[in-house]
Amino acid sequence: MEKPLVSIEGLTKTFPSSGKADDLVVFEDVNISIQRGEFICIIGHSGCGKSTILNILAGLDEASSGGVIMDGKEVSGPSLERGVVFQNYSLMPWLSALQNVNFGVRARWPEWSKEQVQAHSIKYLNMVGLSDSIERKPSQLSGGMRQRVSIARAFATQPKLLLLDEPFGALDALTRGVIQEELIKIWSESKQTVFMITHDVDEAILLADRILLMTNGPYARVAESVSINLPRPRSRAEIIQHPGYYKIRNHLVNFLVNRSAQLAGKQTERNSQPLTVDPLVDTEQTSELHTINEAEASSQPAA
Ligand SMILES: Nc1ncnc2c1ncn2[C@@H]1O[C@H](COP(=O)(O)OP(=O)(O)OP(=O)(O)O)[C@@H](O)[C@H]1O
Repeated sequence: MEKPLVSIEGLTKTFPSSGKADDLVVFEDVNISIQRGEFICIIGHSGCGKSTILNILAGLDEASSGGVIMDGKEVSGPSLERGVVFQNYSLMPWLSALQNVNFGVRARWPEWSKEQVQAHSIKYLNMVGLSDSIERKPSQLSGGMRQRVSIARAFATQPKLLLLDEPFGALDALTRGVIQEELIKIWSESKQTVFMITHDVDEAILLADRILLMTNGPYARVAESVSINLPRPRSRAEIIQHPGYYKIRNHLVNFLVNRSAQLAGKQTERNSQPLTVDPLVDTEQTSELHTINEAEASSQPAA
């Protein structure tokens, strides 16, 4: 297999307590490999540490132990090689949509002429359906449009790794659906590597090549890597007709409703990678994994 773009190795995060309580070990010994061009979603209950992992990947937070290697170099601070889109848009309010994207593009390619920067930014704003609104300031745009600008800006700067922290969390279901499909389009044209947090199982199945499932915190870990082998290009209307769709969905929901809590706080071997599961290929193998997980959950002492 090709060398991964990103290797997350033995990642552990502890927050010191403010009083007499024990320190908070949010997650422990998280190991993840991300291949170039992959679209990865990570799902887990609130508080298991998804945003903390994303912030460490972005270089905005530090691990307590373990680390992240990207393209052979340790991640040790923010860099233009990693772009981040947060839920709350993070646009500069005094700049137009186009100027916001230009800003990122100019920082990435300072040697480009004004015309080159502008043409590149417009191309990405067009991809997210904003060609008629490029001169508007964020206050003149809807929430969905603002998030489109953030996505256009992040993709336009072509970072090696794009980190999306629940980018659609604040949007209504209809807008969310439209932008998910725009995200698929922009991703399939750009072939970027994406690591995205979501709480929405259907969104993750629509977008991801693999979904990482986290157990509940504290002492959370990434227990499974679920392959989403549904044909691409995908659309929301067609994907639910696929005979495998509900197998995948049921597997994910079962994990979130039952096993994420059963497995919480259970130790595994050090440096172990998440179990690889393909709910479509071998249901016997998958149910065997469930049995192993359930046996693990009932037999091992809590950490
Ligand atoms: N700076 C901090 N100091 C102390 N505790 C923190 C800090 N940042 C996060 N935490 C705690 O770490 C845990 C994980 O937080 P994080 O935001 O990474 O979880 P999450 O899985 O992204 O949650 P959600 O899905 O609700 O966004 C939570 O219990 C949170 O309270």
